[in-house]
Amino acid sequence: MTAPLEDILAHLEPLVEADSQNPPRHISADGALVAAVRRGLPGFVVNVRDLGDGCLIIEARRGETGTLFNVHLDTVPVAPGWSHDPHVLTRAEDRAFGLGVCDTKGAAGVLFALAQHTDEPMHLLLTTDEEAGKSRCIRTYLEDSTEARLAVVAEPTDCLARTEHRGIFSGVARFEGESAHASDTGRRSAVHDAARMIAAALDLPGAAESRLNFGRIEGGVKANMVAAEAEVQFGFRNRPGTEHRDLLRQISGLAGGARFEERFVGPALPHDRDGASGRAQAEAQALASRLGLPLGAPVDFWTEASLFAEAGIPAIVLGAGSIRQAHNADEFVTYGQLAKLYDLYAEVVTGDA
Ligand SMILES: CC(=O)N[C@@H](CCCN)C(=O)O
Repeated sequence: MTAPLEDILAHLEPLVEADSQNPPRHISADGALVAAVRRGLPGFVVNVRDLGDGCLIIEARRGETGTLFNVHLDTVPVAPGWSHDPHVLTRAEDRAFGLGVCDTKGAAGVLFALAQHTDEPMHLLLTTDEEAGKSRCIRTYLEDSTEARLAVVAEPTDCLARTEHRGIFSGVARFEGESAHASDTGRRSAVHDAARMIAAALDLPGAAESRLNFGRIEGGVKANMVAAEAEVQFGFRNRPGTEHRDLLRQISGLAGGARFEERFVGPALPHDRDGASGRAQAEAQALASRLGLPLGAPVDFWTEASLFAEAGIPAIVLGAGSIRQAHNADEFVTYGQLAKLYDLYAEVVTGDA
């Protein structure tokens, strides 16, 4: 099949122009994004469920199919250093620049073009809160809809079908010390406790393997005051088949009386090889082979595919471009990747799970 690149780009253009940065989550059911979806999918029944706070579940259907394509249409905020207008699709010789073209509006452009050039049944689940980090849209959707036989989740995977990835934990540790003059000895410093915990945690066996990362540290007032409080934001990524609680328990064991608060926990894909997610992903691999999709190695980033698998729905992560271009200035996707994704999605649509 020869991919209709001009049509893919024409569909992508209004999606890039619709500002869906998350935050600030100014995404509404009557805004430009939903209008672009409706215009891009003539002949589809489009339903929009507004969960508030910029979370929209946009479901577009044509006919009956067991295959669900999930594409998130929100983007991260504009990173510093762009040399193009992030909200204009800028075409260069072999690639197009624009916020979200790789993560993951490009995949939507591909699906809209596929809808235009075939009359196959299609079921699209377009969401707007993947970047908010709470996955409200997918979790809410899965509460009452688990009839899909396959979920294809668009994320930048270099056009390789991925059926495994790590889980993710992110959280905050809060330390308390005693306010005092720094000439006074024996006082408990929240900053010192936080620093000791960080140093010890980074020395744990498996810290690097689990991608343990302390991303932000804040606390204290000035050099001659003992710090009464400190806060450390951190995260890590557990391998498929392992439990995030194991490393978390070890870290909190190093933190004295610090209070830990969970910000986000996403299961690995699969989460547990003996459970529902393990069975779903064995099936996902079989389906990927049957559909002739090129299989890629497990990835280290987290995706909402793990939530589908946990609900027993086989999930394949498949999208254009590389994670290296995502969340970055001058985000781009190559025409080669868009064309390749078109052919792969066409295989999925015609070979219906
Ligand atoms: C694809 C991607 O950027 N995934 C994010 C998910 C964050 C969920 N809170 C990551 O792996 O950090």
